[in-house]
Amino acid sequence: MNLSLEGRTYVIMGVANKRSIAWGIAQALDKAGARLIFTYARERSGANIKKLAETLENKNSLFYQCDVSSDEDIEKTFSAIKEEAGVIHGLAHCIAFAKTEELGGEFLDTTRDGFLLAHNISSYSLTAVSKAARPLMSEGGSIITLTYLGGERVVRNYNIMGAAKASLEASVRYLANDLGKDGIRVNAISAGPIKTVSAKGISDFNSVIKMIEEKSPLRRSVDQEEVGNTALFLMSDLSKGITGENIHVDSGFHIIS
Ligand SMILES: CCCCCCc1ccc(Oc2ccc(Oc3cccc(O)n3)cc2)c(O)c1
Repeated sequence: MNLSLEGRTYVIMGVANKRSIAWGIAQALDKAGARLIFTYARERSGANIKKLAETLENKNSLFYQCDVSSDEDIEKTFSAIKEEAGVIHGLAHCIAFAKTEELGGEFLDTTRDGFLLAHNISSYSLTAVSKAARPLMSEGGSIITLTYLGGERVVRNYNIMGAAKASLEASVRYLANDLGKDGIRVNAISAGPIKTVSAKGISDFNSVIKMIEEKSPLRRSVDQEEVGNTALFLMSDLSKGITGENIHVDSGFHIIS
């Protein structure tokens, strides 16, 4: 029983660049011996990932463009993955989006289409990709997604993304219940604030990092590597008894009122 992922294949969705949390997850799984399959939405991310993948220990990565707002695209992507890789042993869902104008100001000003967009991309997509990946996980597996404290309680400016993350975290529990009988576990990692391209969309993000460094039990912010290591734990056999869980990798900040 160990942390090795030798001989196993994982799909990682949502690497944008080298600062992405998804890239921290990729590096941790690669070091443990995993073969990785990357999916990306935008061409530019694809170009970045192919360059980054050359720095991995395992040089057998695969790459697919996948727009998770399209059921057809998800279907196409996972049947292509089934063709090329056959069995996969897990999936890291690192995808979210909300309109920047709704990531600040009053929650009351959320629009109907802004609400639906945020929930479509940031929450429903986990259910959609889990359904498409299930047939490929014939040897069991581990699905992880990324969430944030703003889904559990009010964090100024997080607004509509908080509602979407609450939906995502509930989805983790219901998916865990459905997939447990197939030997597939479903968990979330609640990461503390990290300076990524996504974080740029949130008003006054820098003041939150400063507050974490002053108030969190560990008196510092976390980084992509620490989240990657917890992802490795959740993908490995060491977490075989854990499903439907939300692990906070946030310097302990969530315990502070
Ligand atoms: C006020 C909260 C401060 C800490 C926020 C930590 C965090 C950072 C980034 C997170 O991921 C996203 C992903 C997409 C997203 O929507 C965006 C991002 C950039 C541009 C844009 O138009 N939308 C906002 C946050 C996230 O869910 C949580």
